[in-house]
Amino acid sequence: MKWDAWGDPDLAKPLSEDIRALLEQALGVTPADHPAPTAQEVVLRPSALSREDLDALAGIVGAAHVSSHDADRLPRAGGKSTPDLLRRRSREVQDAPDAVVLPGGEDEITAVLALCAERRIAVVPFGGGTSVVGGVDPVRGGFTAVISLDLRRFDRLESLDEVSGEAVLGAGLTGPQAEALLAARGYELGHYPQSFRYATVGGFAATRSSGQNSAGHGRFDDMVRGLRVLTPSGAIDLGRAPASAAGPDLRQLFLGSEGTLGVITAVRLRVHPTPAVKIHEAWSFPDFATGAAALREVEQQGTGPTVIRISDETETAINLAMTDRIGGAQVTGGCLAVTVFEGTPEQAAARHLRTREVLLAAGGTSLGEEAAKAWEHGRFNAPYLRDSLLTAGALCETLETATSWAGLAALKAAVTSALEDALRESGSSALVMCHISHVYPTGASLYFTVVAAQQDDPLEQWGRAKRAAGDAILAHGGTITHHHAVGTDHLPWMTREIGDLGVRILRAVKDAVDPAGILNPGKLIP
Ligand SMILES: Cc1cc2nc3c(=O)[nH]c(=O)nc-3n(C[C@H](O)[C@H](O)[C@H](O)COP(=O)(O)OP(=O)(O)OC[C@H]3O[C@@H](n4cnc5c(N)ncnc54)[C@H](O)[C@@H]3O)c2cc1C
Repeated sequence: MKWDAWGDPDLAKPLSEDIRALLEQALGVTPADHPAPTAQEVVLRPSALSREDLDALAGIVGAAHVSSHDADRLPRAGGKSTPDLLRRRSREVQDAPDAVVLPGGEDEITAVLALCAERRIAVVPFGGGTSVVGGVDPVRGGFTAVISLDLRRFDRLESLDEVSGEAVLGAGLTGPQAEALLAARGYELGHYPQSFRYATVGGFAATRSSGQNSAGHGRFDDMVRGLRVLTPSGAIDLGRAPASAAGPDLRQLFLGSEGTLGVITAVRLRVHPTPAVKIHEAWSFPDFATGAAALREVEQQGTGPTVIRISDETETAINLAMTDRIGGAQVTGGCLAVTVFEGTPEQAAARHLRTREVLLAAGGTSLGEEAAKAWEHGRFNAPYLRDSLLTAGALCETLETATSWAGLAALKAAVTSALEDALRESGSSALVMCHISHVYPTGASLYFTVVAAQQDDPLEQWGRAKRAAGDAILAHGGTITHHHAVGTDHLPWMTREIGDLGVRILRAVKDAVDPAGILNPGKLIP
């Protein structure tokens, strides 16, 4: 993963002439080059750890697995939100963890946590570093220093129970690593967030991630059958049986705990045989309201697509769902929807047939398979485009929420206006696009992509737009986050989201498992 941009440098996506023209005509982004400093030019705040601290950490994990070198600290200096990437482009002194520690076993993590509690060093669990909410920021929170505890060495398929359909996966496995290990045994997890190529099993659990196949396989937290967590107060194994009435489900306390309550080392997950076939079909709807109602019908009738999503009119007009064709010829007027069905040939065909009947009755027109395949082909590539947009002087960021079907239209309108108004006040007109990519019987998520011309202080410019959108979300019954989690960025809304008592409950749990408060301070819990 690049330290200042997304992913693999070989897959960088220069802006096409179509996109450059669109930026200039619609948003007034004039051709510019905003080059970022090289890694060698970045000045990092010096490590605050003493030689003695570093030696003590090396005594636990081995000298090869502790580093305070800038080349190791810089890639763990933050996540991959647009504000993170803008900060990485700064020529001011940048913050970074004081050291990177790569434990190789659970005993080592337990010893590192004890040492850090004793020496008052904060610990940020680090998976793939794809957080878009400040989840891996090196916040010291009143401690003398902060380390990044990188879980990448927890990279084994620990077991596969083919009878029950469960696999235990190491927390540090990335999406592709986990799927490759399972595929070798004929199984699939089926969790494909857009960050799939770099995010990890532990990160998915710690943030309650949701993938593009959520209609078929559920969110990541739906897949979790059990997990092992190491806290400063001890280890805990959660999830004994497929279902239990032994009090509240404590797994739910650690799912979404964002590294503030413990370090997840392994996750027991529901898996399924590798699908034998895939069927793709794209659809056109005259408008977003008709399309959203069609998706609701599919979900409420339970006809079983693996993927179902719909872009609004603006997103459809610029082909945002098909990354490789953005700004090119429009595939359809109105709104583009994509469906994919996976499973055995019989199951996939039957679910496809039932879903198409519902979509046809709800006003959809089939576009055949091509546009749906084009969506699938480019589905992990959009983040590369954001890097090129930032360099060209555009501001590009996403945000997401969810609400009931009844409240969806009002929430979408309110967030769109809030973003447009806030960006207009900062001097930019904005392109606000939206899609539904996760559906539930009672509601759905809304995922917004915003593009505008960068002004003098793009961090402040986006901060204002984000605050306006967050306030609009809460005022219109949405959740501050459907799957990106809380981190630092959504903290200002947490008390409104869960109430004072909810915050007190989280703090009480934190005090029980992390009495010194070293784990990821300043995140999730107000
Ligand atoms: C371009 C892009 C696209 C994205 N698309 C999606 C998407 O489609 N769906 C989605 O849900 N999210 C998405 N995200 C957000 C992000 O990828 C998810 O939050 C992901 O789950 C984070 O995993 P990670 O391994 O990178 O965790 P990190 O970023 O390393 O960490 C995230 C949080 O989890 C904690 N953490 C990580 N590992 C552990 C562990 N083992 N134990 C305890 N705490 C831990 C960290 O301390 C931090 O608070 C996207 C992000 C980007 C940049």
